[in-house]
Amino acid sequence: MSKKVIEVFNLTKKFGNFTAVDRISFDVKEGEIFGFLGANGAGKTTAMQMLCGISMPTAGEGTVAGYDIIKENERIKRNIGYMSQKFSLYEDLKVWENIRLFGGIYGLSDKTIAEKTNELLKQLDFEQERNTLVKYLPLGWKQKLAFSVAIFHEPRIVFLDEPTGGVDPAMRRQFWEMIYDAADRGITVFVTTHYMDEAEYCNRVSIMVDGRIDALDTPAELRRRFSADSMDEVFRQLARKAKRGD
Ligand SMILES: Nc1ncnc2c1ncn2[C@@H]1O[C@H](COP(=O)(O)OP(=O)(O)OP(=O)(O)O)[C@@H](O)[C@H]1O
Repeated sequence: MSKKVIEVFNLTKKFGNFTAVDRISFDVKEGEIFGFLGANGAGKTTAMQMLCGISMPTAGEGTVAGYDIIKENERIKRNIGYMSQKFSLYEDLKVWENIRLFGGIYGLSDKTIAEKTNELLKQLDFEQERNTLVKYLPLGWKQKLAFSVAIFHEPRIVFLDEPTGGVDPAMRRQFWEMIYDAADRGITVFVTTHYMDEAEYCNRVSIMVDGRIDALDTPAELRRRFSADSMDEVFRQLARKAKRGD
């Protein structure tokens, strides 16, 4: 049985009187692709930021990559990769400069960065874009680059917050091939998405409604339990109960 790389118990985040994340408990196993779904405002980003050590929980406990969420959040940050909705790329830097910057932040040597940059640009078929400013890249290419940069230091876990928003299905499929490659190398993938076809690609999926996890299982088991033909239908059945969101 694989090791657990994320384990949380009753994790909670309040903003004043408002409970954005309400006592969520779950675990994620090493190498797993774990889908984290929920309607707008369900609390996914807030939960993910607590797991990444960026935001302190109000209550609850847990470990990520073996480190305590509350006491060792700085260590967590060094052992994970994070791709936010707005990504962390610098638009006014060239492709290679972005890669060098993130390699440096994660403490890789100049030599390693140079070697890995060449490898990466080749893999992505990006060699001719080495000197292009990121702002001139199409969205789908930026997403691939942002993902590659997030896993450049081979973290144990990568957190992806709606990584494929706004691109066409063919581009999303290419992105998911990169996710599978990372998982094959043992990187655990924790991903939020609004696309239900992508939920089907995950090993397990959790669905948040109004700050709580309402369902968590494999896509096949969820479809069976909700007598649904697709994850889209499972999601709609649960999201219908939501009081938050638009
Ligand atoms: N800093 C904050 N202060 C007050 N309320 C907040 C703060 N951050 C988030 N919230 C509220 O917490 C709830 C959950 O927000 P969150 O961004 O985590 O949801 P989400 O599931 O990621 O939604 P989306 O899919 O729209 O990104 C929302 O109602 C949001 O308005």
